[in-house]
Amino acid sequence: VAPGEYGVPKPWYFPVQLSYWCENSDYNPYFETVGQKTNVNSPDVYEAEPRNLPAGIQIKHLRKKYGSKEAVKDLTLNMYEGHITVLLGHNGAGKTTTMSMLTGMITPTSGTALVGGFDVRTDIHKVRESLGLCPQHNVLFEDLTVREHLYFFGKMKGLSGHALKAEIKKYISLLELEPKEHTESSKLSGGMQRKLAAGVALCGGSKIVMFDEPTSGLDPAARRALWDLLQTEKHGRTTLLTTHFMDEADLLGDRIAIMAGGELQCCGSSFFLKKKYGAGYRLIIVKGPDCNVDSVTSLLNEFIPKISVDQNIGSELSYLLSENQSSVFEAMLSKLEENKKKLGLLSYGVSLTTMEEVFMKVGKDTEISAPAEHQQTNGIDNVVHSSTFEVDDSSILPSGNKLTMPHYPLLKGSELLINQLIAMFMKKALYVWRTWYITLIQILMPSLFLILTIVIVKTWQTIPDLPPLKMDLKAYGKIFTPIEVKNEHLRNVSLIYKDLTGGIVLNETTKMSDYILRQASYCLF
Ligand SMILES: Nc1ncnc2c1ncn2[C@@H]1O[C@H](COP(=O)(O)OP(=O)(O)OP(=O)(O)O)[C@@H](O)[C@H]1O
Repeated sequence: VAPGEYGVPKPWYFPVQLSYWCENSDYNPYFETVGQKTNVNSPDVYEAEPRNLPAGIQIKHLRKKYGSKEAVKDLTLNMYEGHITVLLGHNGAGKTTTMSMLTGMITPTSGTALVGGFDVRTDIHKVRESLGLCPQHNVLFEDLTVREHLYFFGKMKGLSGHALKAEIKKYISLLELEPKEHTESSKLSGGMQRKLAAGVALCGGSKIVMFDEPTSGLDPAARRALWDLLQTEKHGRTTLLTTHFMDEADLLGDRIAIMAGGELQCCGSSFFLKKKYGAGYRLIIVKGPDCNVDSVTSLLNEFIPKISVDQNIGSELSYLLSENQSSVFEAMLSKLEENKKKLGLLSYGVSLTTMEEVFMKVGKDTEISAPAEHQQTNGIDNVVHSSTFEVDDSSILPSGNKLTMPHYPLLKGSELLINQLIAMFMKKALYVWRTWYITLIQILMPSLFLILTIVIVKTWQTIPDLPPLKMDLKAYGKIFTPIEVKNEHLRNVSLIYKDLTGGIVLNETTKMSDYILRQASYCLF
């Protein structure tokens, strides 16, 4: 194992980290690694990591390459117990690939991750013992009911007896699936199946739980119920969640990591990211029918020179306020309150930047810093990047964004057959490699029993050998030798043979085969 790979630190990292750690008690040595490697241009986009929480998941320089496409690039990130860490990113950012590597479904090209203290490259069985997974697409047994699912997975995770019964009851109630307790999963609605998949991941006290877009396809009420469930169940567990809903990330994420193009762009609490990337605050005013926008703007200008309307849509009017103007907010809002009626305002409020704005901002920065690489990885020249997102020539969104749609040529005929054979061989080889002890037993056990049998027979020989059996035709009674004469010259020879052996000479019209069949039928009937 080379230094720098699989979590083995490069020797020259140690003195730097340790000396810095001693000087600065707030410093977490791991944070240095995160900042250094992933985004050298802006190390301040990583919020300091909590020092008192154990890291349930430690991702170290993880990479995954699919052919020439690098889906995950040198990802280094910690996720902490008691936290929900949300992984955000556009389609194709590498979230699912990261999750698949953490659960051992695919092998990293380089780097590694410690999940629950175990290395995904070497101890995947141990990793899976403490893991609960809710994949992007539900993995449920069609014929098992809700209750049977929880029973099966609870049992698999080591529960039994009363503890198992209590666990099933708890999750059926938490998931609000009581009326469907005995319904087969194939007969549940999409949202209910999603809830069940989440319950399966959580049940059995999994210490590490991963959810890949858990609320996709849920109605607003079910989403909120699942949020509540995740919030109550996060204690004592390390939870990783991917989502495309910004409100979900904002609400659930204790730490939010944003990925773009396979790389980690920033990581921190929602507040940290909003402060870092947000446009500051937004003053939102709801206008009455006789509101004069110019009068409102001139009032605000008294406190913030050059302030201008950001949006004026329908009855909503908004202004952007920079964070360094926060000292005048109090006076400005008091004046606004005093003149509310005169200006024709119904209500107003100040809000911090939304997570969506942060997400778009991070994406824009990524596009600016790495357009050339995007073009190279996709193998397309002259692509105009209209947004942060991955590019490809296959599809264009209405907004002008392009999505990554890898093109896989379909194999046919002998090529397909060979490909399938190779796949089956590789699957078998992988299975043998992973369950080497079973293969060893399969080889050793027959040999062992054979040796044991030989030893027993040789050592305790109680049955004597039977006397040799003398074999001759007497055992078959009287012998007839039919002689078929095909030639008149041989008739005399046949008669002599008949005298010598007592055989039967067949007449000229009788064939040997007919004679034998006739004799056989006599014997039978
Ligand atoms: N089996 C594969 N072979 C080749 N390329 C792949 C494969 N799986 C994923 N990719 C590519 O790797 C990149 C990351 O994909 P991934 O599924 O991890 O994205 P994601 O962030 O989970 O996206 P989404 O939000 O749409 O689920 C994409 O560009 C995708 O095309």
